[in-house]
Amino acid sequence: MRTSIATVSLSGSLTEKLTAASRAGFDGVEIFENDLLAAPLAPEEIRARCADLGLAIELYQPMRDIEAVPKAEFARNLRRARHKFELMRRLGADTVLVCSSVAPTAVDDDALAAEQLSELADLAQDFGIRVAYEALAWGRHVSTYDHAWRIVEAAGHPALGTCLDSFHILSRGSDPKGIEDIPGEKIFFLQLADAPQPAMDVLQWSRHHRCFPGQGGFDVAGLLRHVLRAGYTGPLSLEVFNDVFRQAEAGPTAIDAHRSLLALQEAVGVVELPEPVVPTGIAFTELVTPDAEPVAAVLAALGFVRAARHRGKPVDLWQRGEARILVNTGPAARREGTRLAAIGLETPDPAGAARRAEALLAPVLPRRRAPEDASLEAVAAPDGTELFFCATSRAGLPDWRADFDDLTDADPAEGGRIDHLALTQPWHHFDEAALFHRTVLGLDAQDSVDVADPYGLLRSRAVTNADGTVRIALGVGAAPVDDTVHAQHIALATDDVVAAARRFRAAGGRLLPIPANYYEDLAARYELPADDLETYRDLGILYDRDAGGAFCHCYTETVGRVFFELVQRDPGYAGYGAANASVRLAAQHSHRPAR
Ligand SMILES: O=C(O)c1ccc(O)c(O)c1
Ligand SMILES: [Mg+2]
Repeated sequence: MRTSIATVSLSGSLTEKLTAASRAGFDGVEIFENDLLAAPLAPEEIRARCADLGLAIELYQPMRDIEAVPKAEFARNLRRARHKFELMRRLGADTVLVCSSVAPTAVDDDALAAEQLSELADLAQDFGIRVAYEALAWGRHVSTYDHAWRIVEAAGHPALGTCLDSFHILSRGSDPKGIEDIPGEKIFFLQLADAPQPAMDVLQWSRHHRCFPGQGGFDVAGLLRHVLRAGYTGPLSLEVFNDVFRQAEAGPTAIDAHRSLLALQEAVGVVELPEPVVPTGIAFTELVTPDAEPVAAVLAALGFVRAARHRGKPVDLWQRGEARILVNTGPAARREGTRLAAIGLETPDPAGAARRAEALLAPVLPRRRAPEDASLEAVAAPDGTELFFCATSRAGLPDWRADFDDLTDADPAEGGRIDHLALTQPWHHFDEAALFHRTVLGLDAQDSVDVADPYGLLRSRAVTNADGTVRIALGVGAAPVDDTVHAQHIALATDDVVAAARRFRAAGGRLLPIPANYYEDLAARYELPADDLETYRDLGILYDRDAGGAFCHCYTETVGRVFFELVQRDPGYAGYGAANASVRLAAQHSHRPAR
């Protein structure tokens, strides 16, 4: 189907918005009046620009407070409308959106609304324009889609139809099934938006918190199925009012937006994409660092062995059992300090995974960085983390370790595994990141949780595969990122966190100290043996429990932007210790290394 996006959904000038929409592959746009008013381009120039960019102007909007008003006021409204229709003729736009009135002067009179909308449609028709009437969820007298449709039906005018907006329909809890009773040709336009489910005034909710389909809690796909069954053949147009997207760069937002429409169309079966290839494990994690020494010291204390070295680059492979960490001291490291730069995802069909990623607009990275490198499929995640689709010792697939020479014959210490990775997202890429990991990688997104940080709020949302062998916790701070605390971390699974923490400390590692108050609270909340509590306090081990079991974890000091967590997880425990996150964050704030 044709895809479209409202200019209100993207940041920047009108020109920037149009360019971003075109580059991301949209076929058309809704032009918002404010964007046009503020643009230095004449309507004819906007029309030409859109044509050059391959964008249809699918809709001009909004026209407000038109209908069900006293006679004199309606006459003024028609005069205003004539101006706008002349403008639309210059723009080459043939559909105008009229939102249901919020004016205090509007009266609760459907017959009058139908009569005046019909008069408006008469005028529009002279200009070759169609009027799409939309119920705003907070409309004064018309706030539901079925009510708007009854008025349109009563008017019975060929140039008057309805505009459906998933936000208004789903935020009111209306049953979208009734959409199937509207003749498809009378649905002049379809606007799609998702939204989280907060308890909030509906107008504020709509104006600030809409998001792209798949990023919120609405069943937008379910609604779309009803609209398609009604026979609608117009564009799928994203109309997303969102405070974050208004500030973020338009280019990436437009790609995020188009990805959401691709995934939505796949969900309702009108677009076929390459099948998801769900990763089955973490093959490796790559840290880049300008100085290998501090990272090596922590890894050694954690029981990792420097097992192999890359043939052509300053990259070491550290290994402990199934946990593999690459330490890269190449040129990239000198620019940005120590950080988690790449993840190798164990993938049953690397080429298939890359095909799906590309179809969903993930930036594809060069398959080889140097002529002597093994060829690996890789894409960039929204936060810039490089994701390699790779295989470790699997018949018929190239092994990513082929580039490495063994440094030791010894079996690299057994008993290690990654429990999860935690990646801090740039503040404006959080919803995009969850959608990306879900659609591109086929992971399941868990509910997001908020935890208090001494200087802000941290939101976290995990994406996982079905058996928990891939768990990535995506986090974001509400404020600009503090690199020291909002760092990335690698959580290592252990069967005995006390023993692991002791070994780490005995080997010279420094654990993050946790205040005694935390342990007094723990004693109050759970009946833990006094000895265990004392041991936990000594080592800085945190404790959590859910219906499925217990979770004990502790943290290492931070190196650059990276720290490690030791995790002992009962198999049934589903979380990541969110209950302890605010204590951990506060401890990291007070123990951060001097800069
Ligand atoms: O918030 C508004 O006013 C507004 C305007 C136009 C729309 O299409 C809409 O859904 C909301
Ligand atoms: Mg709308």
